[in-house]
Amino acid sequence: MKAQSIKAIAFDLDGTLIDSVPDLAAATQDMLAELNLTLCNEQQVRSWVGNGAAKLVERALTFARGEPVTQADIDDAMPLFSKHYEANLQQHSRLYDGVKPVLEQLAEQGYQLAVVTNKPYRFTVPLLAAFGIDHLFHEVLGGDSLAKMKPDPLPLNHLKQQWQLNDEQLLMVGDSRNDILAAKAAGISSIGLTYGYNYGEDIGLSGPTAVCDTFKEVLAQITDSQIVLEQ
Ligand SMILES: O=C(O)COP(=O)(O)O
Ligand SMILES: [Mg+2]
Repeated sequence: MKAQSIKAIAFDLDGTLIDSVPDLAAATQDMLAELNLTLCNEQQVRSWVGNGAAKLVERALTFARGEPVTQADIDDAMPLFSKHYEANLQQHSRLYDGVKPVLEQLAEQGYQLAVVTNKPYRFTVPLLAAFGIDHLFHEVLGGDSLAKMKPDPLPLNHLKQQWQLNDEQLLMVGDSRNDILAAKAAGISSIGLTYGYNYGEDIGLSGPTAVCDTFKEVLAQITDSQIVLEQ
């Protein structure tokens, strides 16, 4: 993929744009406390984020109980997690360095920007608004917006169809193997970020097209027409 063919960019949210683990961990701990279960720590939550809120709740309950849990257990705990998280979406979370100015520059330069996250949609939109970046995106897809979430390619294929893009024109930027696997399955290039979550694994092992250590480097990769992103 030549950087100059990129027209649209899909950004992951948690671990890419926003360091959201502090608030996710607080909500997880409040949920476990309400259920009188063993509390977890922030480091554990960091390794449980990436496959949506229900999976995070399942992983937390499995840890706290020390045994596999049922769908009914997850269904019972979900409203507690949601209540606590919705009340404190951005108490301790922060935008990563450079996110807002880089997104503003990309939007100004005419790139179509989307958020493609596994986070439920109802948490995603208020979080983007709270950080003043919601107006920069032309589309926001949550983990529950379509029938399947990353690593399935469906959300990225949906964007390609909606915006009539070929494989060369859409780029995925994310911190997790789910982002890179979704991009590969959709046939598009990807940039993997090293500062996010990814279950404690090196993002390079998932084989993204390029790896960046900071969000500002993403801008250089995209806007430098000399750069060829190899598939
Ligand atoms: O909510 C999650 O588990 C992860 O969300 P992400 O896809 O934005 O990283
Ligand atoms: Mg992520």
